[in-house]
Amino acid sequence: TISSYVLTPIRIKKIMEEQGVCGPKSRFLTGNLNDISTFVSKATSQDMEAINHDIVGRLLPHFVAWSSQYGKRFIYWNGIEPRMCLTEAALIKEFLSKYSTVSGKSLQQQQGSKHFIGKGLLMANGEDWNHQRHIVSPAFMGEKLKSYAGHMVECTKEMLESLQNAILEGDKYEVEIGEYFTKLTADIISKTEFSTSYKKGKQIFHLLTQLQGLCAQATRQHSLPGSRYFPSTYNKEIKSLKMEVERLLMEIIQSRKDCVEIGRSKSYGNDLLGMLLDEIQKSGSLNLQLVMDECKTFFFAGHETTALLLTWTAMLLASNPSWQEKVRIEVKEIFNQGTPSIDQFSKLNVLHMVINESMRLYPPATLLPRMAFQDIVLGDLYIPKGLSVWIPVLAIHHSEELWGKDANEFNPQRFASKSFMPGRFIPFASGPRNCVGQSFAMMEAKIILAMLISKFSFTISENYKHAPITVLTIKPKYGVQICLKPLDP
Ligand code: HEM
Repeated sequence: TISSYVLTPIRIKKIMEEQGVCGPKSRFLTGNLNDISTFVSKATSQDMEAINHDIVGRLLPHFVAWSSQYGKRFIYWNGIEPRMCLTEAALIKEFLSKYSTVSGKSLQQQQGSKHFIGKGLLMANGEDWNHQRHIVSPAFMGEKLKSYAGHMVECTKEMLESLQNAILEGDKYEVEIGEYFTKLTADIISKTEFSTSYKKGKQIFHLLTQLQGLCAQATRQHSLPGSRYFPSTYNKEIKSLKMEVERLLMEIIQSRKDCVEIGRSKSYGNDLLGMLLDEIQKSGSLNLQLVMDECKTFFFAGHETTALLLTWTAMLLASNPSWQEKVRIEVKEIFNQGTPSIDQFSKLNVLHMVINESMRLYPPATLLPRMAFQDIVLGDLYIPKGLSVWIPVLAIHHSEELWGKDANEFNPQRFASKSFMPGRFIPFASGPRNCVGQSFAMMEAKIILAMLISKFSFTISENYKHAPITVLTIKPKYGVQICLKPLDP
């Protein structure tokens, strides 16, 4: 305890100060957490006056203040965890590509999420991560990836129908599109993971969302060492929800296992769960806790992120009619009125550029924290074991130095060129530990947006208030209200 709370922090601070990396004064145990929360609540206390993408000062005000005071590299304390801010694109690329096995998720990050995603891929480290990544990766590649497209199209059709009905039933054309996308991405991931048992899957994910909310509330209260072991109301509720989620998951898994064991079925199934069970079985004994943790991880990592990507893209297209029309023309040309095939979605270049620009301005994951598990030499920097490298994705994506004077403008054209400076566009992180579901998310976003745009035209409602906030991910505080107009079939 003395080592982690006192000696290691003092050692790390000294090593970094000797290299000229300083930062704000911190308090014992809480570090700079109170400063951050004061900065952020002040910056987000009011909505923005108009749709303006210059949001770094609003969402990362502490970054703006500290980087102007201490320079590009500075160190601050997330509770007892020291974090060094890194914004240099070349160093980010080197760090994420070369040191993925000797850096990873800190104990603090793992503790915060252990009840809802456990030891799944997102939170695993070292050899465990390597092993799990090998098991999981094949499920998101090639033909397997393409096999999920059917669910995506089917669920999107249902969403378009419910939008159509909402318009017919109401007397106006306004909808909060974020709600529809959240439900849609939850439906898609439930079908992809559990196909026939997807209704039970949805129930599990509903409980998991509640569990995640409770864990976030509990984390805010658990700044004192050991407090997570107290039998508080939060802890009791978390325990019982977690047990219920795992009971339901185990029911689905057990019935797949039984079918194989009694010979009723040759494989565990063609959905994500079936593939996971096959791969884990091939790699040795069937670790059921790991299967459950991966199922929860895919839902957590893939559902809200994709819904937010879609929501922000809809906001950008609704407020930039010329780009909306360009995408529509491209979709019409490529689909040519027929039923779209999965290969056609990959030809939607304009839509691809728009999605990239949306993720540049509003990256669903705003920060990437990675802890060094051994001493690392990165360019001219010596990073001691125990220091977390904190990559502020949002600030990098909005940097005028990296993107030019129009860094805060919506300009998808900048993505027409295929060559980028590595390390400056990292919505899915990069290197061996990048997002394993990246191609899944891009395929899903293209299918949904292409189908939406060929059915409706849309404008931003006068009721929309631009107020991005961050709660792990960047969210529109009041949702995104758009006015839909059905297009002629
Ligand atoms: C727009 C949508 C998405 C965005 C922006 C996104 C972003 C990211 C980022 C930034 C990471 C790295 C996190 C870190 O290491 O701290 C990550 C990891 C991960 N993502 Fe995604 N993600 C998206 C969709 C998905 C989907 C659809 C899935 C699965 C169905 C998924 C599954 C994962 C998993 C399992 C990891 C951990 C990978 C590893 O550590 O090896 N993500 N994602």
